[in-house]
Amino acid sequence: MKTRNGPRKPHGTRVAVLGAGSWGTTFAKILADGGADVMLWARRPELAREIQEAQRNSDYLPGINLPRGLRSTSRLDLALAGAEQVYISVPSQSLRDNLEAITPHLHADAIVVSLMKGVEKASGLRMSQVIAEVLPIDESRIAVISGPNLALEIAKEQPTAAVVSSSSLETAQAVASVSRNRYFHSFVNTDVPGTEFGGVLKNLIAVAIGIVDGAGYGENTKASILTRGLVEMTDFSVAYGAQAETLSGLAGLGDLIATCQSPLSRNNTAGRLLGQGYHLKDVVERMQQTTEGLASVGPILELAKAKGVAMPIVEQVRQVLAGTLAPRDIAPHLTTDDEPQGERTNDGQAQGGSALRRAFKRAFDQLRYGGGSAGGDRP
Ligand SMILES: NC(=O)C1=CN([C@@H]2O[C@H](COP(=O)(O)OP(=O)(O)OC[C@H]3O[C@@H](n4cnc5c(N)ncnc54)[C@H](O)[C@@H]3O)[C@@H](O)[C@H]2O)C=CC1
Ligand SMILES: O=C(CO)COP(=O)(O)O
Repeated sequence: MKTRNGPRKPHGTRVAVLGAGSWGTTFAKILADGGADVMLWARRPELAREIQEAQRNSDYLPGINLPRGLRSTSRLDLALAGAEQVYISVPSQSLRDNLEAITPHLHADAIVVSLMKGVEKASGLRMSQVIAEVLPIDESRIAVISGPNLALEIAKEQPTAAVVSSSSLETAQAVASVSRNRYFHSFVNTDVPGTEFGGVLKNLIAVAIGIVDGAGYGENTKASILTRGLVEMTDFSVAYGAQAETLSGLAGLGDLIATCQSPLSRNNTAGRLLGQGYHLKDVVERMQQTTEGLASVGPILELAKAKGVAMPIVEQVRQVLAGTLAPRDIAPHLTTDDEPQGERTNDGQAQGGSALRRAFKRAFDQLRYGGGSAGGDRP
């Protein structure tokens, strides 16, 4: 297989990872363990030194030994020099500013990959859309990676899968071939909105699950929210051009399960604190790491309103965050008074519910009769 620059060479491919938090550092390890030549950019020089000299990132990945060959710098120009692929993992709200700093140093033919799971608060844009708006590169050279990817588990080399998505299958494959190793497998698809929205929306459902958990409700409530949450995720994403199958793949259902079940999830943890009665301000102070869901609620509800998509769970998360709904009052039968006329409360009969059912049927048929992996994710 070839890239636009000639034959692909995952081993030794020069890549830059920007952002040395828990996910950026873990992804740098994935890439280095897959044979790439990785330079990890950290904002703070002392962190770059710790990574490069001690092969540790003790703030974000305590107890993890990083690969010996992994280099790190706090200089963007050095990180980006000669980078054929650039992976970005900074908080979503800081992406635009970071892109402006990146632009002068970006290799003309580089592929740019978003590892982030948020939307820009001011514009409601997905991360790949912000990248396309700011960087002077063609959309076909932008990719996103999403999936059930709790950083610490992967840093411990527990077997995991993700999906690389790009409007160009060639780009997705070029990225997937580098983002693969003995413990991390990257599938590909070409549904960028579905893949990105899956990652954004599961955060909101994980906050809801945390809230009911913190409020003392049990497994039935959580399963109800998880299942109906997937319907909301699918309805919303399909309204914005996604394929329903993507939401039943790694970037949707897969990530939803991981995030809603794990105490490692920051969104889930933030929700649990809210459910226990902490105010949003105190929760934000206690969360030392990026909690994308808290910033995404507002823009996602705006976008949902624009397309007439009902999102009763996400709406109730907004109300709990605003302090206008007590966590115990969150209603897992999940309808709202302003639900559009004609939408019913029967499971699977709302507009997107049937889209979801069709997606499940297609996935089931694929599994039963062969011809591909469940969801739109391809090997
Ligand atoms: N941690 C995880 O398990 C996963 C996280 N993600 C996504 O990755 C993205 C980054 O999250 P994490 O690495 O987990 O967050 P984190 O909180 O662990 O690290 C964020 C990093 O960004 C740096 N940073 C903060 N403000 C910045 C700014 N203005 N400019 C540049 N750098 C800045 C911080 O110093 C830190 O190094 C998020 O969108 C998250 O949803 C995706 C998959 C898994
Ligand atoms: O995206 C993640 C797992 O796939 C990480 O979730 P949190 O941001 O909630 O920790």
